[in-house]
Amino acid sequence: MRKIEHIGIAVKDLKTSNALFKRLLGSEHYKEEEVAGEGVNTSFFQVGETKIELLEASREDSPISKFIEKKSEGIHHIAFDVEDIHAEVLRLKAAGFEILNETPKDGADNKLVVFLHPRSTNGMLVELCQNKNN
Ligand SMILES: C[C@@H](C(=O)O)C(=O)SCCNC(=O)CCNC(=O)[C@H](O)C(C)(C)COP(=O)(O)OP(=O)(O)OC[C@H]1O[C@@H](n2cnc3c(N)ncnc32)[C@H](O)[C@@H]1OP(=O)(O)O
Ligand SMILES: [Co+2]
Repeated sequence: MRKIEHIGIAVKDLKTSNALFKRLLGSEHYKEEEVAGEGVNTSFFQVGETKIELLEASREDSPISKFIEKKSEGIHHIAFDVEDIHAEVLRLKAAGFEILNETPKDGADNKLVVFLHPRSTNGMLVELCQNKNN
């Protein structure tokens, strides 16, 4: 794992939280993107070498609406940048982690993504992501 690619924050309303994070970070988000497969609208802020990803539910059965209903707005996942996502899936599976999708799926920002179940990672939802141009 090369670095923390982004930290995902579940929010109720992207517009409101874009304004809040602009006040917090002192810079504008640099893009918004819908990821239909995940049921999310995202926005991204660059923070040095890493990013903050704000996530708003784009449909009722989105993982984000469930998360906010059960817990609250807040940190939803940590995403690690990996060079070879297939190799990392094999390594983590052999190490006993529960992989939610062994076949990488499309994420935001031109990435392939895989999630690990929080019950196998001390309650923290982990995302692996590999740039598609790698
Ligand atoms: C766009 C992309 C990108 O960056 O490119 C993204 O990030 S997309 C980001 C959105 N996509 C995803 O999150 C996809 C991966 N997530 C999932 O498959 C799901 O949300 C699961 C993590 C498997 C949870 O789904 P499930 O239906 O089981 O929900 P549930 O509410 O019954 O939760 C089962 C248990 O997991 C816990 N749980 C649920 N979500 C959690 C989270 N984000 N962090 C920590 N724990 C979490 C619940 O509290 C519960 O614990 P207890 O059992 O103790 O009560
Ligand atoms: Co993410």
